[in-house]
Formats: sequence, structure tokens, C-alpha cells
Amino acid sequence: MFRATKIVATLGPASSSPEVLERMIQSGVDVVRLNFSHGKAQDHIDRARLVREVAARAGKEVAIMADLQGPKIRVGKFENGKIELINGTPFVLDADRTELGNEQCVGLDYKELPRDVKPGDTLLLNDGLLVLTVESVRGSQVHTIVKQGGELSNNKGINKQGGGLTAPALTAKDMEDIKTAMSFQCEYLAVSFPKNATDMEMARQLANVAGEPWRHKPGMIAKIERYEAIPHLEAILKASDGIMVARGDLAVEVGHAAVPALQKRMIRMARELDKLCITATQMMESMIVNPVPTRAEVSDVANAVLDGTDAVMLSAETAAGRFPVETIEQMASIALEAENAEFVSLDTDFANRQFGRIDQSIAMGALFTAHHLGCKAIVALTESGSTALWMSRHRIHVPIYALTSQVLTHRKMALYRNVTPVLMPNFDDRDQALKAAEDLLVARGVLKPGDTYAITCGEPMGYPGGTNMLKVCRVG
Ligand SMILES: Nc1ncnc2c1ncn2[C@@H]1O[C@H](COP(=O)(O)OP(=O)(O)OP(=O)(O)O)[C@@H](O)[C@H]1O
Ligand SMILES: CC(=O)C(=O)O
Ligand SMILES: [K+]
Ligand SMILES: [Mg+2]
Repeated sequence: MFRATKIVATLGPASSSPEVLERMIQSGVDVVRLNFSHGKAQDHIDRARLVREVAARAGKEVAIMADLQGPKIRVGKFENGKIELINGTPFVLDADRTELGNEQCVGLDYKELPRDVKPGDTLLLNDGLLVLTVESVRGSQVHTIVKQGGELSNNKGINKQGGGLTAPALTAKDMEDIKTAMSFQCEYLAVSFPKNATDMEMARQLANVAGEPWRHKPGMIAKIERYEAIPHLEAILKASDGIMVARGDLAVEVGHAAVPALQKRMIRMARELDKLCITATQMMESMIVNPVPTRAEVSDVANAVLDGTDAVMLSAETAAGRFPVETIEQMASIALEAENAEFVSLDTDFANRQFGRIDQSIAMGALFTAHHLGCKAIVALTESGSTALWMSRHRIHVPIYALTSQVLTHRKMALYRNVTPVLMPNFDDRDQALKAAEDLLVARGVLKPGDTYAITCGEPMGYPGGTNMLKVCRVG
């Protein structure tokens, strides 16, 4: 069955073998996330190479999203990998500590934390599961009392309730990691904790400079996870190619009750501005250890799909969980059912809207025509992917096949909702291109004799931004 919503899966120790990765891709992964918060540069380089190899073998296009660590404050590592924090006991976060941590004290990767906190502040660890109250700051040490204890393992994140940490969005490590990510030409670069549009513009500039030897320009994803970012949402969206509703940190900063409404607003805004949206964190959390999701998780995934997200994301479920393949299978089936129940409101989508550009009008015309005629498919011949992006911002039960000769465009479109990217050779002649497109889709089993489809392209062929033709065809 055709699934419109895409699945992003984070890679980690549980998904590093070629066998597991191959099964994950076959089960429905569209984008893999390499989280630069964990592991060394070489690990990510090796994983990226493996993803390309396995995806090619599986015959499926998979995009790579590099997710920068950003100024997230993390505890260091522990002698035994983890400790148990006990309610009411003291615990010290020491920015200068170089030894491994223990039950009393642990190091920090963000040296400025002691400067940014004061007595009485609340620090939340591990996405808010653990709570510490700041008692005093003594030099490099932040002395706290455990308010809500539990297990604390290596490199877990720390947030300050209500936001207000001064760290800039791009750290020196991020700048190095951008170079690493460009060396394997990730299709998407996710920037953690941007506060405003300038943070995204700066990240894009750094990525484009680092990608220059390959003329590589990744799509930029702004992770919305900071209190300060919310008032600047529209400007951040305009400076980016998409956003991630990064619910882990966001919930800690704004309070978890505020997140569902924010999620809906962010997805709606992204679509209205022709941008992408990924909904992330704890979507299938219980499947880290269980073979089936909870009812609440099933609803969460389905609701994100109904909200119109391009993709739903898995984190520890696939990076460190026991059931990475089963989680993807479950997520795929939940998304599919939710989409089938979706109401198409294309006519009202277009009401009172003015499409001033030729290419955009053609894209909308294709949607309208295919919907009303009940076409089997919408086919877009696209260079930059923008025709497919515009089409994919509207709910419709007709799948979009985006055919391109550009490898980067091809892979980027793996994230677009309702879009199946297909690579095709470049043609100078329009009729040859149209014929080749139909042949490709017939060969793939998408179209069969008698099927109608709507196809768009631009003349002259081979230039971005020139879509000016819509044709409705019947397979002969
Ligand atoms: N490459 C990896 N190596 C080891 N463990 C990993 C890796 N990726 C993820 N994990 C484990 O899975 C957990 C959840 O993954 P996730 O990618 O959401 O990390 P995170 O720590 O919440 O990062 P962030 O909020 O910075 O994106 C991590 O806390 C970690 O324990
Ligand atoms: C994904 C991520 O960074 C978050 O949810 O905070
Ligand atoms: K990260
Ligand atoms: Mg985060």
C-alpha cells in the first residue's frame, strides 16, 4: 500500500549492522538521522557510507539528515556508564571535571553552565525525567539537590526550565561537524536550538561553504526546541527548508502541556509557507523495550499524520532500542491507516487563494485535475523539486511521483509527504521525456494500461523553475 507520510529513523548501536539497517529500510525508513550528539565523526562517516550502500542494494532512495549537537548541555560519562540519583541527596555538576562521574559528581560538556544558573533554578535532565534544584554555584561547580531522582546514564542532556541559556546556536563542535556532514553530502542538516532566523542563515552559509568542493547544498531543518524560538517561528521557517518539532527539549523548556497545540501550529505554518515538517521524539517510546506500542503512542503518531506532518521520527527506538525493525513496521501501518481516514479539502484549500507564479499555478492545476478526474498518479518532472514540494503541501489521495535527473533533488524529496522520488535520465526533448516518464512508471508497476495520470514539466527542458505545462494522459 502507498504510504504518504515519511519515516525518519535515528541510527545508533541498535541499528549499525548492515542486516538490521537493510531490514529497517525495507520496512519503510525514508530518512536516516545521524545524531552528532553521540559518537565520533568517523562513526557518522562510516554509517553514512553504509546507508548509501544498503539503500542502493535495497533499491530505495534514503536521505541522510545530520543532526548537530548544538549548545545542548550534557553530563559527561560515568565510571559504570550510569548512576542512580536519590531524592533529597546532593549532586554536583562540575564543568572542570575531567575524570569519569560517580554517585556524587559528574563532568559537563558546556563550560558556561555555572555562569548561566543561579540558586533556585530548576535543571531538568534526560528530557525532564530527572529534576535538580540549584543550591549554589562555586567556581566551576553547580551544587544541586536531587528533587526527582532515577537512573542517569552517560551524556544525558540538561535543560533549564523556562529557557534562558546564553549559549550560541552553533558551537565550535557544530562547525567541525558541518564539515564532516558535508564530506558525506548529507541531504539535510538539522540545526539544534536555533533562536532566530539569523542562526539558520549562519548555519546555511557554513554548510554551503563546507559543501562548496562538491557544489553541495543541503536542506536546512530548524529544530524548534527552545523557548526563545517560538515568537520567531515565521522568520525561522522562511530562513529554513523545514522545521522539526523537537518535542524532547521543547517540552522541557515550554512545559509539556503546551506542546500539542504548538505542534499543530508549527505543522500548519510550515505547510502554509511551503516548508517541510518533521514531528519528533517519544513517538513510539515504549517500543524501546516492548514489541508493541501503547494506545497513546498509536494515537500520537496518527494525530501527527492527521496534523499534516511530512514525517514522523524515531530516536532511541531505532538507535538504542530492542525492536528497531518492528517499530518501523508499526509506525508505517499506523501512518497508513490514518492517511486513509484523512479528509481531502482541496477545493476549500484553494478558495480565496491567489497563485501568482506560472510554475506554482501549474502545480496546483495538476492537483485539482488529478483529484477531480480520479487520476492514478500525479507525475512531476522537476529539477529543483519545488513543483513536487508545492504539490505536497496539500492533502490529496493521489500519490505524487517526482521524476528528476538531479541526485540531490532525488534524495531530498524522500522527506516530502506524498512524494515518491524517481531518478530519470535528462532529456532535451519534451516528448521523449514524457514517454520515458510513462515507461518508467509502467515498469515500476505504478501505472498500467488504461490508467490516467496528470503530468507536469517545463519547457525548455532541463532548467529549474520553468514548469509551464500540464497534460492529462491515458496509458495506451
Ligand atoms: N549514535 C549513538 N550512539 C549511542 N547511543 C545513541 C546514539 N544515538 C542515540 N543513542 C541513544 O539513544 C537515546 C535517544 O536518542 P536521541 O537521538 O533522541 O538522543 P538525544 O540524546 O535525545 O539527543 P538530542 O536531543 O541532542 O537530539 C540517546 O540518549 C542515547 O542513549
Ligand atoms: C530531537 C530533539 O532534539 C528533541 O526532541 O529535543
Ligand atoms: K542532536
Ligand atoms: Mg533536542
